[in-house]
Amino acid sequence: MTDTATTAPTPAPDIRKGLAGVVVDTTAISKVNPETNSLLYRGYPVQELAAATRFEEVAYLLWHGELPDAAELAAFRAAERAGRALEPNVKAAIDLLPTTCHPMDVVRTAVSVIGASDPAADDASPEANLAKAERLFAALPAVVAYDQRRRRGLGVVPPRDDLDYSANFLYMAFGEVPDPVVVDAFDVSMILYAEHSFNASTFTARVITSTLSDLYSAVVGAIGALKGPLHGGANEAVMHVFDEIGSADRVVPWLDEALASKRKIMGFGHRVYKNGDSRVPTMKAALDTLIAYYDRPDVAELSDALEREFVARKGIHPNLDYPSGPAYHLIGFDTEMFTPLFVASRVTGWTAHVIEQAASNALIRPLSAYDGVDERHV
Ligand SMILES: CC(=O)SCCNC(=O)CCNC(=O)[C@H](O)C(C)(C)COP(=O)(O)OP(=O)(O)OC[C@H]1O[C@@H](n2cnc3c(N)ncnc32)[C@H](O)[C@@H]1OP(=O)(O)O
Ligand SMILES: O=C([O-])CC(=O)C(=O)O
Repeated sequence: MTDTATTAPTPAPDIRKGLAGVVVDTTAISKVNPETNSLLYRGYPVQELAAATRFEEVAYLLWHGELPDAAELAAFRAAERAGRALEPNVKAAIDLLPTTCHPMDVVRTAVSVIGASDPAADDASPEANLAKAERLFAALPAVVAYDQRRRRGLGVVPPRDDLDYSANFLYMAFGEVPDPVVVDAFDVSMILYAEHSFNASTFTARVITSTLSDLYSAVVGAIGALKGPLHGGANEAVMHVFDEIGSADRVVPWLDEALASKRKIMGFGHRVYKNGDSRVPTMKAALDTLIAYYDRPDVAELSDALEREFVARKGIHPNLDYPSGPAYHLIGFDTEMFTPLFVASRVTGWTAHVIEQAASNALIRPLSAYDGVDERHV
């Protein structure tokens, strides 16, 4: 008998392209539930957090598992304020980068520089990782704000200690503190972007952590994953779509052509949510506030028309990037800065996952089914 006669045929491997539907681990950080269209951070509905807390409290919650009490919040805010200023070595590194590069390349480089200058970079204890996470949380707004300013030919605006995270972020970006209504809408966006279970960038961070690499490397990798337009890059891409369409009356012909050429419409669709993204109503309400504040009904008309038309034709709903993109535009951010804003928020979720992965680690290493040429010899 030959070997082939005695060997049972190998069953076809169960390949889940894109890991769709695959549960790879547990997490206590957030729960995305497409059946109930809900999202919980450490048990709290994200809508409640957006209505009743500030982003600093949510960051604390994601890392510690509980909302801070008054004393804990005061201490955390003081630490965040102490770490806000753009470090000279980080500014020097940013200044070396051409303004033609994408701002995601800048924020990725800045995290590398911050990591390279941290003597405890390779200490993976929960305490050391938490300190690194807090450092990045405090440092990233100045990186994003300065990058936008230098592209506009402007200099650094130093942080103000009397302002909370979001007000100070906007102050460093624009040199003035916007009205509370704008700060609140921005803070809501930071809360909504903070965490979303095993999305592509968070999974990247967990893969890197699983090799016992350091937190900064995990965040750098996560930034790379977030940059793509199928993930975080979509908030920027939504604005390009709005610019391309121009006005609500052009939605129908634009969509006819886009769908005929099999284009993906950015800001619509989601791997997990199939009946709408749990965060969209809250972000849409924030966008509506901004539309009213800036008196830009044209933005609402275009946004509503595209959503109405696309949902009617394809049954695919908007994701968080759809209302966030125009919201950041109205606040005054340049379009290519939108995904770095997402980074400033998601760094909280990424680092919470790094800490969780490190605490219960297994090397992440899936299998592949070889479909190349049969064995041959030189
Ligand atoms: C914060 C975030 O990261 S949210 C996601 C942001 N990304 C985007 O907005 C980019 C646009 N959206 C997409 O590309 C997709 O919806 C994704 C990548 C987010 C999820 O995609 P998947 O779960 O892999 O589904 P997939 O891309 O296979 O789509 C399934 C079907 O719906 C279609 N589809 C899904 N989204 C879109 C879209 N935005 N525009 C047009 N068609 C779409 C696909 O073409 C596909 O059709 P087919 O079965 O006829 O080929
Ligand atoms: O969960 C996902 O796949 C993408 C997403 O919405 C996010 O990361 O916020």
